[in-house]
Order: sequence, then C-alpha cells, then structure tokens
Amino acid sequence: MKSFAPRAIFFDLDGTLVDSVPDLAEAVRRMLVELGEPSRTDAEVATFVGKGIPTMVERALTVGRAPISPELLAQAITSFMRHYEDTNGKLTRAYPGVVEALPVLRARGLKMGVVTNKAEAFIGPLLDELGLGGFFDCLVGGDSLAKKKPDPEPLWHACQTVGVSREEALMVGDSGNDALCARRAGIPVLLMTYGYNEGVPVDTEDCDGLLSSFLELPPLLKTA
Ligand SMILES: O=C(O)COP(=O)(O)O
Ligand SMILES: [Mg+2]
Repeated sequence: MKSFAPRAIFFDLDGTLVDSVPDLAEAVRRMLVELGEPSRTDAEVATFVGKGIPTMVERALTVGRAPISPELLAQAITSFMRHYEDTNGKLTRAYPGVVEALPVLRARGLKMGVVTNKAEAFIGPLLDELGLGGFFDCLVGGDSLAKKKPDPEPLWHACQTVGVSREEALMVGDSGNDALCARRAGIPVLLMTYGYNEGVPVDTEDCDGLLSSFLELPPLLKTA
C-alpha cells in the first residue's frame, strides 16, 4: 500500500473509532416501543447507520415495512434523541488498537479531528466516556453544518478549523459515504474493514486502502 504524509487526520466515528451499534440499537428499540412499532435487531440497525440520525430512524421504521408520515418521523426522531442521550456510551467501545494508536499519532504532531454524521451533541460526551476526548482538535457532526457527508463541506470545514490544506489531510472512515466525501473533498481516504457500510461490502468502495486494525495506521504515515 502507498504511504501518506498528512499534517492532519480526520476520523469517522461510528464504525471507525467506536463500535456504537449496541447503544444506537437500544435507543432505536426504545423509540419503537414508544411508538408501538415492531422491534429491530442490532444487526438490522448496523445497516441503517451512516447517513445521520434522521435517516437511521426513518430506515428503522420503514425498511421492509410500510411508509410513514412526516409527522410520525419527526416524533420518532425526537424520541430517539431522548433515548440515545441515555444509552450513548453505555455499551459503546473503542475498536481494538484505537486507544493505542491515537497517542502515537498525537506524539508525531498530527492534528486530529472527528468528522461524523452523528449529531454533534452526542460526540463530546461519548468521546469523554471512552477516555478519547483529549485527542481531537475539532469535532464536526452531522448537524454541525448545513450539509453532512458525503458532501465534502464537513471535511473542508475540518481542514479550515485545524489550519491545514486539503492536500495535507487524510480521512479514515468505514464506509462508501466517507470515501465519497473524501473523494469530493480532494482528500485521500483509508477505510477500516470492520465497520458499518449500510450492508454493502466495504472492499467494493473506491478508496486509497483498506485497514483491518488501527495499529496498521501509524506505519503507513511518513511524518517528521
Ligand atoms: O450515521 C450516523 O449517525 C453516524 O455515522 P458516522 O459516524 O459513521 O458518520
Ligand atoms: Mg461510519
């Protein structure tokens, strides 16, 4: 695989840094109970993650089921947000190698940021809960800007925030959504193979490399 010489690395959150489906799925199930709708498994919810919370909630209600009204969807999103505030961080864990690799990258002087489609309010508390809060120079959520991934805007915003050009950045994600965002932004992108990709095999995505562990990342980087 080719090597990279970034000054900043931007990480996707769900499916890349953390395995968050258990908490997302529990909040989805509590929302479904509240609305009197049939339940969903963790495996189903894993395929609904990636395009942000409103899309995940809509998929939980409608995939393989009848369409719903905009009013019911709005009610469901509000309900999910309330329940996720409670479940966020309870069962979510950093993937193997993340806790070890982040200090190594930090020690090399790299700027680091999180660019996720998760709503901004949930990012800081989750990272703090897992002891990862101190590593990041910027956090961009799915509702932080007018547009979310796969629009390039969140990555450009992150570059601006940490003071690097797009040529000096690298994206690390787990999905075609991340890859497309990075391609549109003009930023190279590596994808982790263990994450969530809306039910699509990740090795079919257009990216600059696939990694099966976070520990594979530091050796790929040429830094001063
Ligand atoms: O869809 C979401 O809410 C989260 O997605 P991401 O962290 O993988 O961008
Ligand atoms: Mg992801």
